[in-house]
Amino acid sequence: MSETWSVEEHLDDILRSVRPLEPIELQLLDAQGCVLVEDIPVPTSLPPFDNSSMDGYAVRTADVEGASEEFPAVLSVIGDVAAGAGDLPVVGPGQAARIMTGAAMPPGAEAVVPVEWTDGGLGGGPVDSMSARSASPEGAAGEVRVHRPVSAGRHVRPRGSDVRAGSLALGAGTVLGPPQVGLLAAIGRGSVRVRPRPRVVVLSTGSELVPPDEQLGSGQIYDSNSFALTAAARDAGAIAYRVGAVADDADTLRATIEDQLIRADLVVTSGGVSVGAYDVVKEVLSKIDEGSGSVEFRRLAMQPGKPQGFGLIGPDRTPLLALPGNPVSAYVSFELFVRPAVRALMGRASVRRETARARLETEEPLSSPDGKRQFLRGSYLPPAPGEARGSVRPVGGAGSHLVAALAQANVLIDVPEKTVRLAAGEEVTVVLLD
Ligand SMILES: Nc1nc2c(c(=O)[nH]1)N[C@H]1C(S)=C(S)[C@@H](COP(=O)(O)OP(=O)(O)OC[C@H]3O[C@@H](n4cnc5c(N)ncnc54)[C@H](O)[C@@H]3O)O[C@H]1N2
Ligand code: MOO
Repeated sequence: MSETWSVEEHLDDILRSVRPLEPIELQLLDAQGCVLVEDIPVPTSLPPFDNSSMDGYAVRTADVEGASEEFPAVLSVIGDVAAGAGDLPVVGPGQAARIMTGAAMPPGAEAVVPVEWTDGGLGGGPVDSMSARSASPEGAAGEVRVHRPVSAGRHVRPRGSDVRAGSLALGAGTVLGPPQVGLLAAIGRGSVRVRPRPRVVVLSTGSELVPPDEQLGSGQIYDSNSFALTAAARDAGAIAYRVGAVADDADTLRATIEDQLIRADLVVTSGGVSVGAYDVVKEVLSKIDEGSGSVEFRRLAMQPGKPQGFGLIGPDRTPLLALPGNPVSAYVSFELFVRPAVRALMGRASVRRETARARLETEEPLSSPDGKRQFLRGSYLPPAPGEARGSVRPVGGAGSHLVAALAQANVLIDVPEKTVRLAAGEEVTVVLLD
Protein backbone atom coordinates (compact mmCIF):
# COMPACT_ATOMS: atom_id res chain seq x y z
CA MET A 1 0.00 0.00 0.00
CA SER A 2 1.25 3.48 -0.83
CA GLU A 3 2.59 5.70 1.95
CA THR A 4 -0.21 8.13 1.36
CA TRP A 5 -3.57 6.43 1.77
CA SER A 6 -6.63 7.22 -0.29
CA VAL A 7 -9.93 7.96 1.45
CA GLU A 8 -11.28 4.59 0.30
CA GLU A 9 -8.22 2.65 1.47
CA HIS A 10 -8.46 4.17 4.95
CA LEU A 11 -12.21 3.53 5.15
CA ASP A 12 -11.83 -0.06 3.92
CA ASP A 13 -9.16 -0.69 6.55
CA ILE A 14 -11.53 0.58 9.28
CA LEU A 15 -14.54 -1.38 8.04
CA ARG A 16 -12.48 -4.58 7.76
CA SER A 17 -11.71 -4.35 11.49
CA VAL A 18 -15.11 -3.28 12.82
CA ARG A 19 -17.56 -6.10 13.59
CA PRO A 20 -21.27 -5.62 14.40
CA LEU A 21 -21.97 -5.63 18.14
CA GLU A 22 -23.44 -8.76 19.76
CA PRO A 23 -27.27 -8.68 19.81
CA ILE A 24 -29.18 -8.04 23.03
CA GLU A 25 -32.85 -8.02 24.02
CA LEU A 26 -34.14 -4.45 24.29
CA GLN A 27 -37.44 -2.86 25.24
CA LEU A 28 -39.21 -1.52 22.16
CA LEU A 29 -38.41 2.15 22.56
CA ASP A 30 -34.80 1.42 23.40
CA ALA A 31 -34.60 -0.60 20.18
CA GLN A 32 -35.62 2.35 17.99
CA GLY A 33 -33.09 2.88 15.21
CA CYS A 34 -31.50 -0.53 15.81
CA VAL A 35 -31.27 -3.51 13.45
CA LEU A 36 -33.48 -6.50 14.26
CA VAL A 37 -31.65 -9.85 14.37
CA GLU A 38 -34.68 -12.16 14.53
CA ASP A 39 -37.70 -12.80 12.34
CA ILE A 40 -40.85 -11.69 14.15
CA PRO A 41 -43.97 -13.76 13.38
CA VAL A 42 -47.46 -12.41 13.97
CA PRO A 43 -48.91 -14.24 17.01
CA THR A 44 -52.54 -13.18 16.53
CA SER A 45 -54.22 -11.66 13.52
CA LEU A 46 -54.68 -7.91 13.26
CA PRO A 47 -57.30 -6.72 13.79
CA PRO A 48 -57.97 -9.51 16.28
CA PHE A 49 -61.75 -9.31 15.68
CA ASP A 50 -64.19 -7.83 13.12
CA ASN A 51 -64.70 -4.21 14.16
CA SER A 52 -66.35 -1.00 13.05
CA SER A 53 -64.45 1.63 11.06
CA MET A 54 -67.09 4.30 11.82
CA ASP A 55 -69.13 5.67 14.69
CA GLY A 56 -72.69 4.65 13.84
CA TYR A 57 -75.18 1.80 14.13
CA ALA A 58 -74.51 -1.90 13.70
CA VAL A 59 -77.41 -3.27 11.67
CA ARG A 60 -78.76 -6.22 9.69
CA THR A 61 -78.62 -5.26 6.00
CA ALA A 62 -82.13 -6.56 5.23
CA ASP A 63 -83.56 -4.07 7.76
CA VAL A 64 -82.20 -1.02 5.92
CA GLU A 65 -82.78 -2.16 2.33
CA GLY A 66 -84.32 0.68 0.30
CA ALA A 67 -84.04 3.18 3.16
CA SER A 68 -84.02 6.87 2.24
CA GLU A 69 -84.36 10.19 4.03
CA GLU A 70 -87.98 10.37 2.87
CA PHE A 71 -88.70 6.74 3.83
CA PRO A 72 -86.25 5.90 6.61
CA ALA A 73 -85.87 2.44 8.12
CA VAL A 74 -86.88 2.72 11.77
CA LEU A 75 -84.90 0.43 14.08
CA SER A 76 -85.00 -0.01 17.82
CA VAL A 77 -81.68 0.72 19.52
CA ILE A 78 -80.69 -2.06 21.93
CA GLY A 79 -77.61 -0.48 23.48
CA ASP A 80 -74.08 0.79 22.96
CA VAL A 81 -70.94 -1.08 21.87
CA ALA A 82 -67.92 0.96 22.84
CA ALA A 83 -64.34 0.14 21.82
CA GLY A 84 -63.04 -2.31 24.40
CA ALA A 85 -66.49 -3.65 25.31
CA GLY A 86 -66.39 -7.37 26.04
CA ASP A 87 -70.11 -8.09 26.48
CA LEU A 88 -71.78 -7.75 23.10
CA PRO A 89 -75.54 -7.42 22.59
CA VAL A 90 -77.13 -9.62 19.91
CA VAL A 91 -78.70 -7.57 17.11
CA GLY A 92 -81.98 -9.16 16.08
CA PRO A 93 -84.33 -8.27 13.18
CA GLY A 94 -85.50 -4.65 13.38
CA GLN A 95 -82.77 -3.80 15.86
CA ALA A 96 -79.56 -1.75 15.84
CA ALA A 97 -76.72 -1.25 18.34
CA ARG A 98 -74.95 2.08 18.61
CA ILE A 99 -71.31 1.26 17.80
CA MET A 100 -68.06 3.21 18.08
CA THR A 101 -65.02 3.10 15.81
CA GLY A 102 -62.85 0.11 16.77
CA ALA A 103 -65.60 -1.67 18.72
CA ALA A 104 -66.23 -5.36 17.99
CA MET A 105 -69.14 -6.14 15.67
CA PRO A 106 -72.00 -7.52 17.78
CA PRO A 107 -73.40 -10.89 16.72
CA GLY A 108 -76.28 -10.62 14.27
CA ALA A 109 -75.11 -7.31 12.76
CA GLU A 110 -73.66 -7.41 9.25
CA ALA A 111 -72.71 -3.79 8.55
CA VAL A 112 -72.38 -0.37 10.12
CA VAL A 113 -74.40 2.68 9.12
CA PRO A 114 -72.38 5.84 9.90
CA VAL A 115 -74.21 8.19 12.26
CA GLU A 116 -74.29 10.86 9.50
CA TRP A 117 -76.68 8.56 7.52
CA THR A 118 -79.19 8.59 10.39
CA ASP A 119 -81.20 10.95 12.59
CA GLY A 120 -78.97 9.97 15.54
CA GLY A 121 -82.11 8.84 17.39
CA LEU A 122 -83.35 12.42 17.67
CA GLY A 123 -86.31 12.09 15.33
CA GLY A 124 -85.21 14.94 13.02
CA GLY A 125 -83.03 15.17 9.88
CA PRO A 126 -79.53 13.75 9.40
CA VAL A 127 -77.04 14.50 12.21
CA ASP A 128 -73.30 14.89 11.98
CA SER A 129 -72.35 13.30 15.29
CA MET A 130 -73.65 11.21 18.17
CA SER A 131 -74.72 12.77 21.42
CA ALA A 132 -72.21 11.95 24.16
CA ARG A 133 -73.31 9.03 26.33
CA SER A 134 -72.38 10.87 29.51
CA ALA A 135 -74.62 13.81 28.54
CA SER A 136 -77.49 11.80 27.06
CA PRO A 137 -77.54 8.11 28.04
CA GLU A 138 -80.98 7.72 26.44
CA GLY A 139 -79.19 7.79 23.00
CA ALA A 140 -78.30 4.14 23.56
CA ALA A 141 -81.99 3.25 23.53
CA GLY A 142 -85.15 4.31 21.72
CA GLU A 143 -85.39 4.44 17.93
CA VAL A 144 -83.11 5.45 15.13
CA ARG A 145 -84.09 6.44 11.60
CA VAL A 146 -81.67 5.18 8.96
CA HIS A 147 -81.58 7.17 5.72
CA ARG A 148 -79.45 4.92 3.49
CA PRO A 149 -79.02 1.18 2.87
CA VAL A 150 -75.70 -0.63 3.46
CA SER A 151 -74.31 -3.82 1.99
CA ALA A 152 -72.90 -6.60 4.17
CA GLY A 153 -69.41 -5.83 5.47
CA ARG A 154 -69.69 -2.11 4.85
CA HIS A 155 -67.67 -0.06 7.39
CA VAL A 156 -66.43 -3.26 8.97
CA ARG A 157 -62.70 -4.07 9.26
CA PRO A 158 -62.52 -7.88 9.14
CA ARG A 159 -60.33 -9.85 11.53
CA GLY A 160 -56.88 -10.41 9.95
CA SER A 161 -57.42 -7.79 7.22
CA ASP A 162 -54.21 -6.01 8.33
CA VAL A 163 -51.95 -9.00 8.95
CA ARG A 164 -52.68 -12.69 9.61
CA ALA A 165 -51.47 -14.83 12.49
CA GLY A 166 -48.41 -16.86 11.48
CA SER A 167 -47.23 -14.46 8.79
CA LEU A 168 -43.98 -12.49 9.08
CA ALA A 169 -44.37 -9.12 10.80
CA LEU A 170 -40.75 -8.02 10.35
CA GLY A 171 -37.71 -9.86 9.07
CA ALA A 172 -34.21 -9.99 10.57
CA GLY A 173 -32.19 -7.07 9.24
CA THR A 174 -35.06 -4.57 9.48
CA VAL A 175 -34.13 -1.17 10.89
CA LEU A 176 -36.68 -0.25 13.55
CA GLY A 177 -38.15 3.13 12.68
CA PRO A 178 -41.33 4.50 14.26
CA PRO A 179 -43.77 2.48 12.07
CA GLN A 180 -41.89 -0.76 12.81
CA VAL A 181 -41.90 0.02 16.56
CA GLY A 182 -45.64 0.64 16.21
CA LEU A 183 -46.23 -2.67 14.44
CA LEU A 184 -44.32 -4.61 17.10
CA ALA A 185 -46.44 -2.99 19.80
CA ALA A 186 -49.61 -3.69 17.79
CA ILE A 187 -48.84 -7.42 17.70
CA GLY A 188 -48.06 -7.40 21.41
CA ARG A 189 -44.23 -7.56 21.36
CA GLY A 190 -42.71 -5.50 24.18
CA SER A 191 -39.06 -6.37 23.56
CA VAL A 192 -36.95 -7.62 20.64
CA ARG A 193 -33.43 -8.84 19.90
CA VAL A 194 -31.39 -6.19 18.12
CA ARG A 195 -27.84 -5.04 17.72
CA PRO A 196 -27.46 -2.29 20.31
CA ARG A 197 -26.40 1.29 19.70
CA PRO A 198 -22.63 1.54 20.03
CA ARG A 199 -21.25 3.54 22.96
CA VAL A 200 -18.90 6.13 21.51
CA VAL A 201 -16.48 8.02 23.76
CA VAL A 202 -15.42 11.38 22.33
CA LEU A 203 -12.43 13.20 23.71
CA SER A 204 -10.64 16.24 22.43
CA THR A 205 -7.04 17.07 23.19
CA GLY A 206 -5.24 20.38 23.46
CA SER A 207 -3.97 22.54 26.33
CA GLU A 208 -5.50 25.60 24.62
CA LEU A 209 -9.06 24.30 25.02
CA VAL A 210 -11.62 25.74 27.43
CA PRO A 211 -15.23 24.56 27.84
CA PRO A 212 -17.98 26.94 26.62
CA ASP A 213 -19.27 29.42 29.24
CA GLU A 214 -15.86 29.83 30.87
CA GLN A 215 -13.62 32.90 30.56
CA LEU A 216 -10.97 32.63 27.80
CA GLY A 217 -7.40 33.37 28.78
CA SER A 218 -4.72 34.51 26.37
CA GLY A 219 -4.10 31.99 23.57
CA GLN A 220 -7.10 29.90 24.59
CA ILE A 221 -10.08 28.86 22.47
CA TYR A 222 -13.32 27.08 23.20
CA ASP A 223 -13.41 23.31 22.75
CA SER A 224 -15.90 22.92 19.91
CA ASN A 225 -14.79 19.55 18.53
CA SER A 226 -15.91 17.45 21.46
CA PHE A 227 -19.38 18.97 21.10
CA ALA A 228 -19.60 18.67 17.32
CA LEU A 229 -18.29 15.11 17.34
CA THR A 230 -20.56 14.01 20.20
CA ALA A 231 -23.53 15.47 18.34
CA ALA A 232 -22.40 13.74 15.14
CA ALA A 233 -22.05 10.42 17.00
CA ARG A 234 -25.60 10.73 18.31
CA ASP A 235 -26.80 11.65 14.86
CA ALA A 236 -25.16 8.50 13.51
CA GLY A 237 -27.15 6.42 16.01
CA ALA A 238 -24.62 6.00 18.83
CA ILE A 239 -24.89 6.56 22.56
CA ALA A 240 -22.22 9.21 22.85
CA TYR A 241 -20.18 10.21 25.91
CA ARG A 242 -18.36 13.54 25.68
CA VAL A 243 -15.18 13.60 27.72
CA GLY A 244 -13.93 17.14 28.17
CA ALA A 245 -10.71 18.31 26.62
CA VAL A 246 -7.57 16.57 27.85
CA ALA A 247 -4.39 18.63 28.13
CA ASP A 248 -1.41 17.85 25.92
CA ASP A 249 0.21 15.65 28.53
CA ALA A 250 1.05 12.06 27.66
CA ASP A 251 0.39 10.53 31.10
CA THR A 252 -2.97 12.27 31.55
CA LEU A 253 -4.08 11.28 28.07
CA ARG A 254 -3.01 7.65 28.51
CA ALA A 255 -4.80 7.40 31.86
CA THR A 256 -7.96 9.06 30.49
CA ILE A 257 -8.17 6.73 27.49
CA GLU A 258 -7.56 3.65 29.64
CA ASP A 259 -10.30 4.78 32.06
CA GLN A 260 -12.77 5.39 29.26
CA LEU A 261 -12.30 2.00 27.57
CA ILE A 262 -14.66 0.37 30.07
CA ARG A 263 -17.66 2.13 28.55
CA ALA A 264 -16.56 2.35 24.92
CA ASP A 265 -17.40 0.36 21.81
CA LEU A 266 -15.52 3.01 19.85
CA VAL A 267 -13.22 5.87 20.88
CA VAL A 268 -12.85 9.09 18.89
CA THR A 269 -10.14 11.63 19.65
CA SER A 270 -9.53 14.99 18.04
CA GLY A 271 -6.24 16.85 17.76
CA GLY A 272 -2.63 16.00 18.33
CA VAL A 273 -2.11 13.88 15.22
CA SER A 274 0.04 16.22 13.19
CA VAL A 275 3.79 16.71 13.30
CA GLY A 276 4.09 19.28 16.11
CA ALA A 277 6.12 18.91 19.29
CA TYR A 278 3.00 18.74 21.47
CA ASP A 279 1.03 16.25 19.37
CA VAL A 280 0.67 13.81 22.25
CA VAL A 281 -2.15 11.67 20.79
CA LYS A 282 0.30 10.33 18.29
CA GLU A 283 2.97 9.87 20.95
CA VAL A 284 0.66 8.01 23.36
CA LEU A 285 -1.40 5.96 20.95
CA SER A 286 1.35 4.72 18.72
CA LYS A 287 2.80 3.05 21.83
CA ILE A 288 -0.32 2.18 23.83
CA ASP A 289 -0.59 -1.53 22.97
CA GLU A 290 2.82 -2.20 21.52
CA GLY A 291 3.31 -5.83 20.60
CA SER A 292 -0.39 -6.56 20.24
CA GLY A 293 -1.03 -3.91 17.62
CA SER A 294 -1.57 -0.21 18.16
CA VAL A 295 -2.96 2.88 16.51
CA GLU A 296 -1.37 3.55 13.19
CA PHE A 297 -0.97 7.11 11.98
CA ARG A 298 -1.11 7.85 8.30
CA ARG A 299 -1.36 10.65 5.78
CA LEU A 300 -4.37 10.63 3.52
CA ALA A 301 -4.65 12.09 0.03
CA MET A 302 -7.46 14.23 1.33
CA GLN A 303 -8.19 17.85 2.23
CA PRO A 304 -9.23 18.57 4.90
CA GLY A 305 -8.38 15.56 7.03
CA LYS A 306 -4.86 14.68 5.93
CA PRO A 307 -3.51 13.23 9.22
CA GLN A 308 -5.52 10.29 10.58
CA GLY A 309 -5.01 7.52 13.08
CA PHE A 310 -6.77 4.19 13.39
CA GLY A 311 -6.25 1.08 15.47
CA LEU A 312 -7.70 -1.40 17.95
CA ILE A 313 -6.75 -0.83 21.58
CA GLY A 314 -7.16 -2.36 25.03
CA PRO A 315 -8.19 -5.86 26.09
CA ASP A 316 -11.33 -5.80 23.92
CA ARG A 317 -9.53 -4.47 20.85
CA THR A 318 -11.76 -1.39 20.88
CA PRO A 319 -11.59 0.58 17.64
CA LEU A 320 -10.09 4.05 18.04
CA LEU A 321 -10.15 6.75 15.40
CA ALA A 322 -7.82 9.69 15.95
CA LEU A 323 -9.04 12.69 13.96
CA PRO A 324 -7.17 15.89 13.21
CA GLY A 325 -7.83 18.87 15.46
CA ASN A 326 -8.85 21.53 12.96
CA PRO A 327 -12.61 21.70 13.50
CA VAL A 328 -13.66 21.28 9.88
CA SER A 329 -11.12 18.49 9.41
CA ALA A 330 -12.45 16.73 12.51
CA TYR A 331 -16.07 16.95 11.38
CA VAL A 332 -15.39 15.93 7.77
CA SER A 333 -13.29 13.01 9.05
CA PHE A 334 -16.14 11.97 11.32
CA GLU A 335 -18.57 11.94 8.42
CA LEU A 336 -16.26 9.95 6.18
CA PHE A 337 -14.80 7.45 8.66
CA VAL A 338 -16.42 7.45 12.10
CA ARG A 339 -20.03 7.48 10.95
CA PRO A 340 -19.55 4.39 8.73
CA ALA A 341 -17.78 2.66 11.65
CA VAL A 342 -20.72 3.44 13.97
CA ARG A 343 -23.18 2.11 11.38
CA ALA A 344 -21.08 -1.02 10.89
CA LEU A 345 -21.13 -1.64 14.67
CA MET A 346 -24.92 -1.33 14.52
CA GLY A 347 -25.06 -3.92 11.76
CA ARG A 348 -26.54 -1.48 9.26
CA ALA A 349 -26.41 -2.69 5.66
CA SER A 350 -25.62 0.76 4.29
CA VAL A 351 -23.00 2.60 6.27
CA ARG A 352 -22.38 5.60 4.04
CA ARG A 353 -24.17 8.89 3.63
CA GLU A 354 -26.27 9.26 0.50
CA THR A 355 -24.84 11.21 -2.39
CA ALA A 356 -26.37 13.16 -5.27
CA ARG A 357 -25.13 14.78 -8.45
CA ALA A 358 -25.54 18.54 -8.55
CA ARG A 359 -24.80 21.50 -10.84
CA LEU A 360 -22.08 23.74 -9.42
CA GLU A 361 -22.96 27.39 -8.96
CA THR A 362 -19.99 29.66 -8.47
CA GLU A 363 -18.88 33.11 -9.64
CA GLU A 364 -15.19 32.14 -9.83
CA PRO A 365 -13.93 28.67 -10.88
CA LEU A 366 -12.80 26.57 -7.92
CA SER A 367 -9.32 25.19 -7.66
CA SER A 368 -8.47 21.95 -5.88
CA PRO A 369 -5.07 20.47 -4.96
CA ASP A 370 -3.79 17.90 -7.45
CA GLY A 371 -3.69 14.39 -6.03
CA LYS A 372 -5.99 15.16 -3.09
CA ARG A 373 -9.64 14.36 -2.68
CA GLN A 374 -11.16 17.59 -1.49
CA PHE A 375 -14.36 17.93 0.50
CA LEU A 376 -15.64 21.48 0.22
CA ARG A 377 -18.65 22.62 2.19
CA GLY A 378 -21.72 23.43 0.11
CA SER A 379 -25.27 24.63 0.28
CA TYR A 380 -27.36 22.27 -1.83
CA LEU A 381 -30.79 22.83 -3.32
CA PRO A 382 -32.58 19.63 -4.42
CA PRO A 383 -33.89 19.42 -8.01
CA ALA A 384 -36.84 21.69 -8.78
CA PRO A 385 -39.91 19.87 -10.22
CA GLY A 386 -39.10 18.64 -13.74
CA GLU A 387 -35.33 19.00 -13.25
CA ALA A 388 -32.95 16.06 -13.05
CA ARG A 389 -30.32 17.71 -10.87
CA GLY A 390 -30.21 20.08 -7.95
CA SER A 391 -27.61 22.79 -7.56
CA VAL A 392 -24.85 23.42 -5.06
CA ARG A 393 -23.02 26.58 -4.04
CA PRO A 394 -19.79 26.43 -2.02
CA VAL A 395 -19.95 28.09 1.38
CA GLY A 396 -16.75 29.51 2.86
CA GLY A 397 -13.34 28.61 1.48
CA ALA A 398 -11.17 25.54 1.82
CA GLY A 399 -9.72 26.57 5.23
CA SER A 400 -10.20 23.88 7.86
CA HIS A 401 -10.84 26.42 10.64
CA LEU A 402 -14.02 27.87 9.03
CA VAL A 403 -16.68 26.66 11.46
CA ALA A 404 -19.20 29.42 10.67
CA ALA A 405 -19.34 28.37 7.00
CA LEU A 406 -19.57 24.72 8.04
CA ALA A 407 -22.68 25.58 10.02
CA GLN A 408 -24.26 26.94 6.81
CA ALA A 409 -23.54 23.80 4.79
CA ASN A 410 -25.85 20.86 4.18
CA VAL A 411 -23.51 18.90 1.89
CA LEU A 412 -19.86 18.18 1.25
CA ILE A 413 -18.78 18.73 -2.34
CA ASP A 414 -16.64 15.69 -3.20
CA VAL A 415 -13.88 16.79 -5.59
CA PRO A 416 -11.94 13.82 -7.05
CA GLU A 417 -8.18 13.56 -6.52
CA LYS A 418 -7.28 14.37 -10.10
CA THR A 419 -9.61 17.37 -10.50
CA VAL A 420 -7.79 20.68 -10.12
CA ARG A 421 -10.41 23.08 -11.45
CA LEU A 422 -14.18 23.24 -11.41
CA ALA A 423 -16.15 25.83 -13.36
CA ALA A 424 -19.72 27.02 -12.90
CA GLY A 425 -22.28 24.66 -14.45
CA GLU A 426 -20.12 21.53 -14.07
CA GLU A 427 -21.64 18.49 -12.40
CA VAL A 428 -20.25 17.47 -9.04
CA THR A 429 -20.99 14.79 -6.45
CA VAL A 430 -22.33 15.99 -3.12
CA VAL A 431 -22.49 14.02 0.13
CA LEU A 432 -25.82 14.78 1.80
CA LEU A 433 -25.38 15.64 5.48
CA ASP A 434 -29.03 15.45 6.54
N1 LIG B 1 4.19 21.33 9.69
C1 LIG B 1 2.96 20.83 9.51
N2 LIG B 1 1.97 21.35 10.21
C2 LIG B 1 0.73 20.89 10.05
C3 LIG B 1 0.49 19.85 9.11
C4 LIG B 1 1.56 19.32 8.40
O1 LIG B 1 1.43 18.40 7.59
N3 LIG B 1 2.79 19.83 8.65
N4 LIG B 1 -0.80 19.43 8.93
C5 LIG B 1 -1.84 20.38 9.18
C6 LIG B 1 -3.12 19.77 9.10
S1 LIG B 1 -3.63 19.32 7.56
C7 LIG B 1 -3.92 19.62 10.15
S2 LIG B 1 -5.51 19.10 9.94
C8 LIG B 1 -3.51 19.92 11.50
C9 LIG B 1 -3.80 18.77 12.43
O2 LIG B 1 -3.31 19.06 13.65
P1 LIG B 1 -3.57 18.26 14.96
O3 LIG B 1 -4.45 17.11 14.73
O4 LIG B 1 -2.27 17.95 15.57
O5 LIG B 1 -4.42 19.26 15.81
P2 LIG B 1 -3.97 20.39 16.78
O6 LIG B 1 -2.61 20.85 16.43
O7 LIG B 1 -4.23 19.92 18.14
O8 LIG B 1 -5.02 21.50 16.40
C10 LIG B 1 -5.15 22.03 15.10
C11 LIG B 1 -6.02 23.27 15.17
O9 LIG B 1 -7.32 22.94 15.59
C12 LIG B 1 -7.68 23.60 16.80
N5 LIG B 1 -8.40 22.66 17.67
C13 LIG B 1 -7.89 21.51 18.14
N6 LIG B 1 -8.79 20.91 18.93
C14 LIG B 1 -9.87 21.70 18.94
C15 LIG B 1 -11.13 21.60 19.59
N7 LIG B 1 -11.43 20.56 20.38
N8 LIG B 1 -12.03 22.58 19.41
C16 LIG B 1 -11.71 23.64 18.62
N9 LIG B 1 -10.54 23.78 17.97
C17 LIG B 1 -9.63 22.83 18.14
C18 LIG B 1 -6.37 23.97 17.41
O10 LIG B 1 -6.45 25.04 18.28
C19 LIG B 1 -5.54 24.29 16.17
O11 LIG B 1 -5.84 25.58 15.69
O12 LIG B 1 -2.15 20.20 11.56
C20 LIG B 1 -1.67 21.07 10.52
N10 LIG B 1 -0.32 21.40 10.77
O1 MOO C 1 -5.91 18.57 6.03
MO1 MOO C 1 -5.96 19.37 7.61
O2 MOO C 1 -6.89 17.97 8.08
O3 MOO C 1 -7.33 20.18 7.12
O4 MOO C 1 -5.93 21.17 7.48
